[in-house]
Amino acid sequence: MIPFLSSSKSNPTSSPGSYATRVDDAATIPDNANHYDFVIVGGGTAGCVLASRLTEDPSISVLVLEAGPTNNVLPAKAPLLFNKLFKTERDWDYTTVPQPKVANRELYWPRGRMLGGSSSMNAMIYHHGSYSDFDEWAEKLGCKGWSYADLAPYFRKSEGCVPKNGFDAKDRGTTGPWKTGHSFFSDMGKDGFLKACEQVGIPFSPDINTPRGTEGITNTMTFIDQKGLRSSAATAYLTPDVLARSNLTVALAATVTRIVFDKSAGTPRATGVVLQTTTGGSLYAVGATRKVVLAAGSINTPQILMLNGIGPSSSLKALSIPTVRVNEHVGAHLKDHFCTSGLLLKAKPGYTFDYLNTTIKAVPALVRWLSFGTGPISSNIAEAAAFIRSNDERLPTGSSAASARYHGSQGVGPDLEIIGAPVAYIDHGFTPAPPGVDIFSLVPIGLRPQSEGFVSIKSKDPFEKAVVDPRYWSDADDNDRKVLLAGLRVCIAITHAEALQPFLEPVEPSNDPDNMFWPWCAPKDAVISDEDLLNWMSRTAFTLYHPVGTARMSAKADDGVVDLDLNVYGVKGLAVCDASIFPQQISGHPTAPIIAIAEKAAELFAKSASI
Ligand SMILES: Cc1cc2nc3c(=O)[nH]c(=O)nc-3n(C[C@H](O)[C@H](O)[C@H](O)COP(=O)(O)OP(=O)(O)OC[C@H]3O[C@@H](n4cnc5c(N)ncnc54)[C@H](O)[C@@H]3O)c2cc1C
Repeated sequence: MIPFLSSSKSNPTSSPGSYATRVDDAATIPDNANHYDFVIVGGGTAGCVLASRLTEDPSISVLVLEAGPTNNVLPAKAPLLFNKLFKTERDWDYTTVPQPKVANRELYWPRGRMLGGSSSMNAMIYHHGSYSDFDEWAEKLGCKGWSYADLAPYFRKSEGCVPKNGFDAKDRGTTGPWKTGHSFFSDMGKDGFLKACEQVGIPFSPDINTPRGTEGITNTMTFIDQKGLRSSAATAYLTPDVLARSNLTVALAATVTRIVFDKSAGTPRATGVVLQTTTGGSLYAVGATRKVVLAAGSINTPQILMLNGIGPSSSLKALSIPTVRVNEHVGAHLKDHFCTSGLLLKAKPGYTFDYLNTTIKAVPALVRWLSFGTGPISSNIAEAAAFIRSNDERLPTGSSAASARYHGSQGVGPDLEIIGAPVAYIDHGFTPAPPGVDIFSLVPIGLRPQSEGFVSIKSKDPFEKAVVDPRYWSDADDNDRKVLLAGLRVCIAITHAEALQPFLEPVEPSNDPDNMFWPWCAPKDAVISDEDLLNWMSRTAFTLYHPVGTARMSAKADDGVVDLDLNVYGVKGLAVCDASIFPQQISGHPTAPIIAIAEKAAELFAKSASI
């Protein structure tokens, strides 16, 4: 069924009058409004995949509503420049509430607000996570159909890996739309950091994305095309050919502010949505004959659900929101990956990318990238990463690690990651290295936090930001910090490993935690106390940008928000597909899993009956 087709359609469009109907109130969808089989809320990572795959069937009509603008700007294309999108109109620019365990700091959380969503502004690390993460979903958490073996065909279907330098892609997809490959790898990363990881006992893994596990140190695979451009969900899945389909409409500057339910016949049914282009602007309605699919991300999806009467009873009552369905899991179970303060090493001049802060020196690198798609501008910064276990006795985790409890998935997944980056990654990149100083950053990350936070709302206004409280390091026995301490001890050992030394510029030894190079610069014989390290960890600790779980999938209606087909419990015609459905945090980077999940969801949704 194609209820609405416009021969003059241009994709993407920013004119709501061309695809939606102006209405005076948001209570119902008028019969004469444009109707689509599927209305997808959010043209982000999952949204682009769903739109592309569903419209392969010409009998299925799809409207994508994206709040932000296009992804057609240089920083969304040039891998190295992703953080130039931070705090711009293409960033939702969230800030957490003060985090009591992290020096009471309010922490910045960027999220993509453009076509491609966060896949258009992220650090491009291509990672499946560990096979055990998904086996845990299926076996321990009851999410049958979502094991690694179940998702593997979709990882392959999505990926168009272009192997270089003898890389063996036998476990990978090579014909999918989403291009992956190795970006520029600095000498200091390759011959210094990577080799130093091996010297402290972390084995080299040429491919961390196989059914055999993800442990080891690797040169990260990234989502990059042959021209050195970011391959986002938008560039991969909404190609000109796909956008030319008559059964697909992609709308920009379209913020969904209301889900409309028909409550006349028992179970409420989502019949469409209302959108606005600006705060207080005109209302436009569109109908959905099969499903409204929320793909608005881990913060906005639960916000939209709560604003529309699906959420914890206390939140709905506090704001007098009419209840559609009480569900205490909406917005709950928020888990993020959290980093300690970055460990900074002073590098010899020219070995890191900090020289690019000088415009005159950046020009040749830019010309090289524009001409050949190579060089440092094609780097995703996080060029090497190690995945390890805090209980691995072969690693120099320090004696204090003995008191940390390991929570890796299925008893085998990593619970720590260490990223090496040839740049001063300070305050999300807002603070450059001091003039003339080159810095290499090491960052330990807790992959399996036990602390759980939440997203909630403080206003009925859909344009007011949701409340984000990750409750970092709030777990009962302080285990998340103990695990990170183990990771930090391994990092310190890496900084002193032989392979890194030729790349480092000596600094005056100092055991002062205020020194920007501490703890690397501590005198060799100094005893660095756990207490000093724990205090230092919180000073500039930051998110690795991976919030999940706020509309989690569960086999049981009283245990989650969506069922195993991603339909929202207790209502009809409403589904969720984005990072919020993760039933548990994975031990890696979530974009590839989200894309695989969306590939599978597109098949499930296409098969689902019309309502
Ligand atoms: C800076 C940064 C670095 C990262 N690095 C990596 C990495 O290297 N590797 C990796 O795997 N992952 C990385 N991630 C995480 C990853 O990008 C995200 O987890 C993933 O892209 C989220 O996908 P999603 O579909 O859940 O949401 P998104 O991709 O965020 O999409 C949600 C979309 O919904 C839109 N939207 C929201 N509300 C509305 C509304 N009311 N109406 C209409 N549209 C709406 C948004 O504008 C957005 O486009 C990073 C993230 C960030 C921010």
